[in-house]
Amino acid sequence: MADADHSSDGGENTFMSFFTSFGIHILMVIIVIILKWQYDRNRYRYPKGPRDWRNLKDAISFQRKKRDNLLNLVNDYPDSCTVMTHTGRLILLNNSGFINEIFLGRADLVSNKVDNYLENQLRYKEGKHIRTGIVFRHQDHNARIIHKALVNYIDNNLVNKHLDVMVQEQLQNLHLSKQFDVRRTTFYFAVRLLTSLSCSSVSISKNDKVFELFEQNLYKISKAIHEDTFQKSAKTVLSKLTGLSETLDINENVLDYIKTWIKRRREESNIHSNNEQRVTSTTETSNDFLDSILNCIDESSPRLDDDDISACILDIIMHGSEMLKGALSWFLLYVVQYPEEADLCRREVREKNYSKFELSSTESLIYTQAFIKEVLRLSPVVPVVVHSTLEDFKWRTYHIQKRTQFGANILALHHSIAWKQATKFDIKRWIGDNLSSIPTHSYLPFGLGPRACVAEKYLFNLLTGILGVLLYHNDFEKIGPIPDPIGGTFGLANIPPKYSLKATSFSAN
Ligand code: HEM
Repeated sequence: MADADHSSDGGENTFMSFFTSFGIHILMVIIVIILKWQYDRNRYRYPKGPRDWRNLKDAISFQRKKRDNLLNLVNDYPDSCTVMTHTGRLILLNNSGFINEIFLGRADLVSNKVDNYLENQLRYKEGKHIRTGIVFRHQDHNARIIHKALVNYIDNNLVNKHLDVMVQEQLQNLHLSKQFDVRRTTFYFAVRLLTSLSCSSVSISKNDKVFELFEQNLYKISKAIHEDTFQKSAKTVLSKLTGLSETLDINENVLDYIKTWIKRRREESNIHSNNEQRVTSTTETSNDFLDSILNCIDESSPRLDDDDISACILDIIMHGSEMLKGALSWFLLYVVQYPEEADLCRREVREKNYSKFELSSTESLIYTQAFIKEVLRLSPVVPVVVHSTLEDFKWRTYHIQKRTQFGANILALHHSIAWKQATKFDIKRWIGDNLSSIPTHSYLPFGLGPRACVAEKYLFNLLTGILGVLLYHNDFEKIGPIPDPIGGTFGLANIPPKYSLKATSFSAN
């Protein structure tokens, strides 16, 4: 009996001591976390704002009513404020001076949009740093050379050369049915355009099943990436933990297809160099984005491989199509919402006989150009450009921890009091003498600084030309309730909710 008592005492003691030591460990972890939190609180200093647990309600409502919040926060914090979003702490820059200081002055910022959202990063090559043109860290050598190569290609080999033919071809293929889903139709148009710009030899024919699947997959990604919700963040966390994600699988599929373009291009260039009986490098001419990136390989460090290049091409196609979809969907929404202004544009394109896309003559489309600019002012496709810091740094009176996100509040800039009747849709503000009242540094639809859009110099003209041709050939009508221009999915990109229109072709009449 005595023995039995001893052994049960021993068991109880072991259990107790295990339990106590476990408790002590947990307690120590909690103490370390609290000390670290306290240390960071004292060490780092951020602009004030609705940012912490005491303001949890504000933080949640920042997400839920993002548009209103982006505009309202400027009243309370005219320069900058810190908000807690579901993607972490974000310093929102509300003043154009501050936006310039950070976005022009701190080129080492990472463009956050794709890091968190496109999900095609890191997973594909463990241990290698973040890849692709849009995502490369800008202080990173490869990011800079790719950005430069794309800009050079657009300047020297695309504009005033084959761009007109390529855009016109896709416009001709755009058969608007009587009732069409605007977002879907514009996305498919944009994917085809961006694919032909990225790899001119891809056959974009209707009957190519592989290309069709590629397009459909991109559309699936498109529907997922710009969601900016708690649910989306939870899914991202889950896929980080489990490694499972539908979007990632689709991405992998899409990347494999792009890799076949690279392989074929290499074979073509080998045949070409053999035929020429001389050793050629690919650095001679660029016929498309793919060529211009392949031409960077010798300069790159670490050396770009096929995975890097295909991720880069995918980003260009995805970003370009997503942005064109957003912009064109907004334009058509404003066309039916503001028919008088749209008629001014239509009359103009008819007078100038602008039936085919031609970039160089878009400058003469004064009203259409003004229409484009005004829509992108009120409904910028990228309402907040988000970058994040790579290192701790001191800025003004603040001490910012690395990986803090900075957001340029583009929406607020476009609605600031510097604009006359800022909330009014007024295309005339962009015309003639009125131009002098356009405030400086208050309009940034394509970002700014070293990470600004590579196509920015030509985007107004490109968009003007596309809308011009669409208005020349079609009448657009509502076929039911359409979304309010101040609505929109308002995630990472600002895109109108799904809606349909009726298009009647004038030539058919
Ligand atoms: C309406 C159309 C477009 C809009 C509103 C737009 C907007 C933007 C914005 C705001 C950025 C800067 C993001 C940042 O600072 O993080 C950006 C970057 C970029 N855009 Fe666009 N974009 C458009 C069309 C295009 C097209 C057609 C292309 C195709 C070539 C393109 C290629 C790029 C690339 C490669 C970057 C990354 C530049 C870098 O980080 O080095 N964009 N775009």
